[in-house]
Amino acid sequence: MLTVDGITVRFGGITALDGVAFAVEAGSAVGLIGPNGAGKTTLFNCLTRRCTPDAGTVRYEGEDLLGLAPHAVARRGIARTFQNLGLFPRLTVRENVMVGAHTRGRAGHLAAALRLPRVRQEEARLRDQADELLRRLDLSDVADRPASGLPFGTLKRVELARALAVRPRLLLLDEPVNGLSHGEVDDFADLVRAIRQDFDLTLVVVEHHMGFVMGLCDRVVCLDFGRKIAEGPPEQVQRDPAVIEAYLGVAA
Ligand SMILES: Nc1ncnc2c1ncn2[C@@H]1O[C@H](COP(=O)(O)OP(=O)(O)OP(=O)(O)O)[C@@H](O)[C@H]1O
Repeated sequence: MLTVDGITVRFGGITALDGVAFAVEAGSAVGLIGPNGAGKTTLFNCLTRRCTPDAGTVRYEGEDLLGLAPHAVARRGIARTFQNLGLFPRLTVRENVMVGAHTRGRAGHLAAALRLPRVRQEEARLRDQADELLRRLDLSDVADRPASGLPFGTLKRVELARALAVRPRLLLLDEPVNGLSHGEVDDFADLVRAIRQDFDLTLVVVEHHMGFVMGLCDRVVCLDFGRKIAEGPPEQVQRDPAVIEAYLGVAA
């Protein structure tokens, strides 16, 4: 269970989040929607400790996440993808996925620098795990290709593989289907649904694509100007006059 309570973030004169509260049950999928600038990415940044709120609490499985360093968040089983892809363009697809797995590595930096045998064993283990994920996401054919130059739809899957390498229980997806074609959106939705089941994931998804949100999420939270303006089952939130007004900028 993830609980966000009273989160407030100010950037100078802008209040990016204003007392936002909601809960995400273990195993559920929650969509976070709202017009541009509503505060969705800022909220993700609070959950992964890239941003420290001015007020409020974030608890995951009873633990105060705001007391943790960013790398410690990944070790608690929380991973994310990024709106503009968080991949290293010159590294191969496999190496990008192994970077994700490294957050779970047990060998210390000194052991790594000295290339001790246990480091090599760990590298081999991480590589095997990366290859298994690449097979699962149908990426084996491009495992040795650098990320740069691959089609955008493929990179979205690589980014998903990198996040899964953390072995998350809570996965945060930031606009996963932005920039994909119609057909690619449907395929990606099928993939996320399958992955959710296989890996027993709890999901929080920021996405503007309503079809994707409706087909995946059990609940939806809508933000506007940093405030939660609606929350509930997807069909109910989609019909909510405040949500329609926020998106269209006119009274429903
Ligand atoms: N580092 C920052 N410094 C100053 N202002 C910021 C910063 N990050 C975000 N903001 C502002 O905070 C508000 C919320 O931005 P945020 O990116 O969280 O919205 P969003 O809902 O994710 O938007 P989008 O759908 O366009 O990604 C915006 O007004 C934005 O300009």
